[in-house]
Amino acid sequence: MHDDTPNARECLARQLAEAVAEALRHDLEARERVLLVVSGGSTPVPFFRALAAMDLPWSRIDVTLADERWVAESAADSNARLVRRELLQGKAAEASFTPLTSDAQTPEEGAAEVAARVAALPWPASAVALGMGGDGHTASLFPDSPELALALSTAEPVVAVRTPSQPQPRITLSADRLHQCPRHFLHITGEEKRVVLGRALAGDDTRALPVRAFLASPLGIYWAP
Ligand SMILES: O=C1O[C@H](COP(=O)(O)O)[C@@H](O)[C@H](O)[C@H]1O
Repeated sequence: MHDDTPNARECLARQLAEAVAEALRHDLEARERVLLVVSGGSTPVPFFRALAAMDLPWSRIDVTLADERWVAESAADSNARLVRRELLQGKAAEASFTPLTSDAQTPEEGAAEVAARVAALPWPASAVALGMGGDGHTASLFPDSPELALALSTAEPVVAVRTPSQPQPRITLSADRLHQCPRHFLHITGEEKRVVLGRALAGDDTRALPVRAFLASPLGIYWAP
């Protein structure tokens, strides 16, 4: 027999979608356009589906990414492709999406163009939905990245990142830009990430666990097994 009961991760995704929709609605009362920053990876898929179903004035909403691999949008691991496929569907297709890649060969070459595009968005963002990897990275702020110190300190909106642990070069919003939002949401699942987040909450070394850069912001932590 088919069981239609939503599992814990689906319930979590729905609760997060409701909280993010509430943040967007709140700011839409005062502003003509609002900005939502989302993350890639596998965790946000049910969140994107739940958010896409929300009754929102999508044509007044800008969406961009916290980070991206420097790959074509047709690549299987493109975060932009994920957002278009899972979030910008139905009425949510009326949102205006700003990707973080360009035609340049490398993120270093493309960074200035992407930075100008990002800076033109309606900041501050109404909501930033972050994920976290098992190594404590969030967005593309990786512990093993030579550009981590820059990404944590620069006032530039984006930073090109090359990380030994990752197969592709990447581009990430800087910590400064990600902080330009009154509400952050951290969406993680599974026991391994719960333990990593516990270490981040208990520790003091942001270089070792970059997610720490956001623990002092107003942060809603959304975790399910
Ligand atoms: O590389 C990335 O990983 C994190 C977490 O991804 P997940 O697959 O474990 O959910 C994500 O937040 C980030 O945006 C993405 O580029």
